[in-house]
Amino acid sequence: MADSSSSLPPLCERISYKRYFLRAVDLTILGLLFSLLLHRILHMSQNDTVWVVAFLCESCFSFTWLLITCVKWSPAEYKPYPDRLDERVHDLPSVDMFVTTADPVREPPILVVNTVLSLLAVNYPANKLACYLSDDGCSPLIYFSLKEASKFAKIWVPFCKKYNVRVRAPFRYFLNPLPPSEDSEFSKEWEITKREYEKLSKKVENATGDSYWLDSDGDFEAFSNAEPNDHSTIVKVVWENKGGVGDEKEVPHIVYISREKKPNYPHHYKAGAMNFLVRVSGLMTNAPYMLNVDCDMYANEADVVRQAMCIFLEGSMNKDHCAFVQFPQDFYDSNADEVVVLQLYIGGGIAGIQGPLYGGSGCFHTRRVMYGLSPNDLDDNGSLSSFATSQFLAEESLARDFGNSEEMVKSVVDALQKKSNPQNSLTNSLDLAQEIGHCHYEYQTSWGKTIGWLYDSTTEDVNTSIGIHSRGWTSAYILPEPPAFLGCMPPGGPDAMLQQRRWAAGLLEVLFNKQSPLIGMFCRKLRFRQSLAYFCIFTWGLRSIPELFYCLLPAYCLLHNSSLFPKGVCLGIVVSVVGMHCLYTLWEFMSLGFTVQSWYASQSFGRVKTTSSWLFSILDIILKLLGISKTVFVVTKKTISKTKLESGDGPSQKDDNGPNPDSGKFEFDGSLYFLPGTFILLVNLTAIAGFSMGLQRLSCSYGRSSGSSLTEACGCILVVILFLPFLKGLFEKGKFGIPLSTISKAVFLAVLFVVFSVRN
Ligand SMILES: O=c1ccn([C@@H]2O[C@H](COP(=O)(O)OP(=O)(O)O[C@H]3O[C@H](CO)[C@@H](O)[C@H](O)[C@H]3O)[C@@H](O)[C@H]2O)c(=O)[nH]1
Ligand SMILES: [Mn+2]
Repeated sequence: MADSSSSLPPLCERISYKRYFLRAVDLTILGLLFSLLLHRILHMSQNDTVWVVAFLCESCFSFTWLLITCVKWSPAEYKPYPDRLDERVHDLPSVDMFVTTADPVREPPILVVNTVLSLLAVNYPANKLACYLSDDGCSPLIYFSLKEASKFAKIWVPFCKKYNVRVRAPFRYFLNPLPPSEDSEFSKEWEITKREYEKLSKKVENATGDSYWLDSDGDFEAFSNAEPNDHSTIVKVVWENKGGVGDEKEVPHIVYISREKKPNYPHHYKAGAMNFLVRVSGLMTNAPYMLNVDCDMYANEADVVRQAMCIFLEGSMNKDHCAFVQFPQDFYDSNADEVVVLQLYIGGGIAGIQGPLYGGSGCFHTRRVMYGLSPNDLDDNGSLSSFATSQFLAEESLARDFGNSEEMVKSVVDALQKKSNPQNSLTNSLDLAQEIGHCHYEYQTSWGKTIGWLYDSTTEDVNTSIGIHSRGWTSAYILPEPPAFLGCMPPGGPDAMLQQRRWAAGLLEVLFNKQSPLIGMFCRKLRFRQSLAYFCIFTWGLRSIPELFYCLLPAYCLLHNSSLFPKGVCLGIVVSVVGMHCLYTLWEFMSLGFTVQSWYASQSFGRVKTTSSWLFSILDIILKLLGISKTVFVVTKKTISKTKLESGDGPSQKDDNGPNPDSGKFEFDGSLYFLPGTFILLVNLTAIAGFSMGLQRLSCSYGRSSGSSLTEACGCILVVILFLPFLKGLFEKGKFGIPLSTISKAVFLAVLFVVFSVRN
């Protein structure tokens, strides 16, 4: 393991940023918000209920900004030095790599196997790696694709290592033509490898929708009659690295698993899949570290495992070691610029407190932590303290917590005691793996409660994350350039709305379960600012209410002829807050190389998702708390990108520069998601129309200190600008147009609103 002699340079460094200027900006905005609130309080008696509603909304915004300021205060990240690893560490630890997939239609098999291939090809000793693919869709097509990919891996992995290819997912690498090179051997091998990859893609493509392999090959017998939600456990060792000779020994183990499903058993979505992955890998390889990626998140940096190991191995020499190392999620399409900005500024801030949150993909976990250990269960040298040994390793408690498989319990004991991996063949564990994949295996155990990935939220990542931080662990953030993992995000439209709803609902679920940071703030080991950070994120869904009101208030005031904003000099407060916030967020985008257009798109989508997806998430939670319905995890649709990279090995380039004229356009369908947005737009348009025709002067303004004016009209115009995709949608056809049914419902609601505003 790591050589701890102090003369050698460290494997990593923690870099913290002071950001004085940005702190000043944050505080100024906060100061302005508080002055606005003060102004509202001082003039409360002269104004009507609008003033009170605006005050309540602005109080929510100010509170959110206060939380954000606290969270962003002192960002930090880790800088690993993988070059120093070989000098310092003689025996690198093993790593089990987990990929999850759940639906062969929404998650194209070729995309899934590309992710697997990129992981198999990372710069790390192949005999220290194992790649497990969990398939919740129980699809023979996925298994077939994985088998084919394992054959191609024997060409691909040695090719990548020999020529030090950077982008190790073939579908991305081969988007570009042969890089100019003097080396004719390279050109030849490049051609051969490309041809082989094309063959693989063809095979996978041809197999889609055609089930001939089911009959021709006994290996697929397990899949006959299997339904995604009704089948028994399938575990297949696709490739076992037995050392061997030549290229064969370069390919790590590959295992396919699909846990048992029965119609009326809760299977806990991805969290359940992860826990089965933990158990199967525990039996087979029992590596001390586990990498988890979504099936679209290919490794874009060959050194990624070595980078993570720098943190763990440096940390293992100190007492304050970290539980997990998170790489931010990055994307090869341009639908997610906002997520990237959020991860950098908010995520980076949290990383400076107790460490980043676990974000579901691109994260390395320590197995022992996942088995429930706390930092104070360990001695200074990292071994179990005697108290923890007696507490954890008592036989009856092990079986109660981890389930009734003796072998499983033995592997847990080995992992907790940091014993080396079992050396026996993977296939020896196949029967046992069946046993631990049963639906009822976890019944009355601690899986999903205190052990492994935690249940009871569709955002199992953040749920598990707060569980780990609450035990007092820290975590580390690495932000390499180029990004370590790249995946895809749905474009603005129904899929994105669904994803946002799932996230917001999942986060609210955690707020109301026993993990809540509200409790953590007082009685657990969650640091105070860390619980504020969790609170800030868990309450996403609740922000929809003040935002919805605020999008409607200017229109209401214009129609009703009352004033929303302060008059005279005090109007300057509102103008400054809006102006500063715009410039600030614009700067955040541009400093990361994003365009003004992408900033606008994020501001616009921000309002759209908050006032609908997040609003619906509140409904989901109310229904769940009342016991009427459960939250569900609908898998996000993934698409393969076809845009070329800048250069074969160069930094990734986003797809928005591609020739597709439709990219960046908002898509609609008949779902209710688009009703709030259409309604907000119509109401604001009506108010502006009324104002420009001078109608509001006709309505009486007795008893009010002042009526509406150009300021409220500007408010309406701002809302319309933010909902511009909907304005375009009114006139477009097909998937870019808002369906007539949605428009009619919105018109009906808008008429009610206008009548209410004018009459009231
Ligand atoms: O029943 C299920 C549902 C999903 N998945 C897998 O979970 C991953 C994430 O699903 P996806 O539809 O891509 O969700 P996203 O919203 O894009 O993912 C983010 O948010 C999720 C929580 O909502 C986390 O699980 C993810 O790791 C995180 O990247 C994918 O690999 C799926 O195959 C399963 O294995 N089983
Ligand atoms: Mn995803």
